[in-house]
Amino acid sequence: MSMRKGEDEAIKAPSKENKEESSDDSTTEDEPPSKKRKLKREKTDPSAKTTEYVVQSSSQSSSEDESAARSPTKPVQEKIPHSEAEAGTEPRAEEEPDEVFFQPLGADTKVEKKAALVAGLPLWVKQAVPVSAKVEACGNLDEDVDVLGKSLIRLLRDDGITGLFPMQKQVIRELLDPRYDIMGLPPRDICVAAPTGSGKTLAYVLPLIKLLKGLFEKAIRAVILLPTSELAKQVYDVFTRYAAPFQLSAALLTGLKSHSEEVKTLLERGHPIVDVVIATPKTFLNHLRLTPGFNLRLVSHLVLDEADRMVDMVIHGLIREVENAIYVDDSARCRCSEIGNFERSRPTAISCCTMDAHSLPLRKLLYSATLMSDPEKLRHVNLFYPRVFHAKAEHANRSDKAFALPDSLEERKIFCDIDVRPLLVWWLFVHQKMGRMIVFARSREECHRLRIVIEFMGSCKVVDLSADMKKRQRQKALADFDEGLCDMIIATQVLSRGMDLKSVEHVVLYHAPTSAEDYVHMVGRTARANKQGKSLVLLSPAENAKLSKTLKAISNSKVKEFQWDPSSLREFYQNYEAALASARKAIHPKLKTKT
Ligand SMILES: Nc1ncnc2c1ncn2[C@@H]1O[C@H](COP(=O)(O)OP(=O)(O)OP(=O)(O)O)[C@@H](O)[C@H]1O
Repeated sequence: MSMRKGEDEAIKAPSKENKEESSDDSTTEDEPPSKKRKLKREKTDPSAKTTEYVVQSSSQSSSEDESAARSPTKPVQEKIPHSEAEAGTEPRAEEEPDEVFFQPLGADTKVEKKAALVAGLPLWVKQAVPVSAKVEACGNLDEDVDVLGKSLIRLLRDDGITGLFPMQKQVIRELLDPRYDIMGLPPRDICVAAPTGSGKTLAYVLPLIKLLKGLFEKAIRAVILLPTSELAKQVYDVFTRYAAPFQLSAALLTGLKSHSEEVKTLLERGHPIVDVVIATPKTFLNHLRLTPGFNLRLVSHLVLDEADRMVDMVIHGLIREVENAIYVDDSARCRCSEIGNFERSRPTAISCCTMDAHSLPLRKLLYSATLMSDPEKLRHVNLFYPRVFHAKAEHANRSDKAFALPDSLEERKIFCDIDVRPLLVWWLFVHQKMGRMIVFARSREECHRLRIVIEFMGSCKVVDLSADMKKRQRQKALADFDEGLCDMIIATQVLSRGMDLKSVEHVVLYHAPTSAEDYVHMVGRTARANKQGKSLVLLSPAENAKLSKTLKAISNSKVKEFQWDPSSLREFYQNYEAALASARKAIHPKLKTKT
């Protein structure tokens, strides 16, 4: 098939978004409808030489190509094949093309949106291993004794865990699969996308312990990187709890202590005294560059928790530095004659050299509830034959969506004006008895002001937390909440990822979320490990359509409206005004001196 000049206005290539708009109306916008219909009839006539085509977006087409094809006025001059197999042949009008990129456009043309989306994904994402998003024990722990060993199973039972969740079961078995050892194959990297609160931490901590226990010499064998110091501390606590009986230890590098104090937890006379490093990226890189004796030569596992967030942060340079510290730069050299030599080389395509049983591969493990938000970004991590475990919700509206929420979450929204929101949050907590609550606000100032107002209104112990507070203050706020000294914590998004705070019954979003990822992580602070939890988004009626659009990326999101009577707040207005005045004074020191 060849395209001639003059046919260009008949080419239309809907992108992911505009496919939705264009699927019903596939004509160009700047023509009158009658003319459009005529043009369409002529062009779908099987005997006619000119044929109109819909170009489905594909992974092969560049964005420039797509936008050029999308434009009705811009001439498209390249030769466009009908499909890979049929390039150079005329399409036959009587045949329904099944899996083609370009379809004859007629009255009965249907654009398969789902197929087009899948076509745009990298192969390793398309071949993801499906995992149930259920957060319920499947079977009991007796079934896992052969995989994890009796001691770990005993510890799990002590913590009240009766069985592994489906995702944990599959991922742990993959990580501990003995076949890699037997065959000498470099193990595949692992990506796990599973809902918040589905136990991803244990899905890497337990296998790491199993793999590292019993090693003869102390050396840093695994590095676990997390985006915030609070999250790193949380993972450190889980690791030390389960690793203690096996004489495995970890160093926590988050900048909470001074550099020299952290070095003392890591090395003694220049030699490592721990097996695992749990760190935030910046502090980890500081140690890698500045601490003599801190080397990664024997690291076999690199875990990136909240990996999509880490990619956004510093991951590009970080991965390169970590790999440079691990590998000698000899990827082109054949090592067949060097068996027994312990130099490490970067993994390459499978060959006789990569099957060298004496080499120590680095395995990367990536975890996040929103890992699949943009798989393209993960290429910065240099994954080696990645295997994706993608948890899908059972009662999903659409199975091709990137994220799933925990089944035990009840989502709600409440319509209200911005000026009554502080009072509303207080009223919900005190008068609707919503229980232990996290409120997500946008900025430090907003958190602070909201805390003052709520404290002033009374009957509520509340703390606030934001990224630009000192780390120790943040720790204190979390400890107060954890120990039950307060029942409400008002935080910025610094608290939205990974934190596993005790018995959070409600998550309140003070503003409508700006992305589905943010929403998934924020509401995911409740309804964890199959416990019931509720979320509530505060929004104005004008923001409603935007919220629905944002949440379309989530397969099982169902937001109900929270019914309330705004006049219920009236009796508190006087006190509320005094509370607002108190917040104004506290935030603006100049006002304080005036009164
Ligand atoms: N098999 C299990 N049975 C019961 N509880 C479990 C099990 N596995 C983990 N948990 C508990 O579930 C809670 C959530 O686990 P974890 O913090 O690892 O979730 P996550 O998937 O990492 O969530 P997020 O995406 O928010 O980081 C923890 O309190 C943990 O102790």
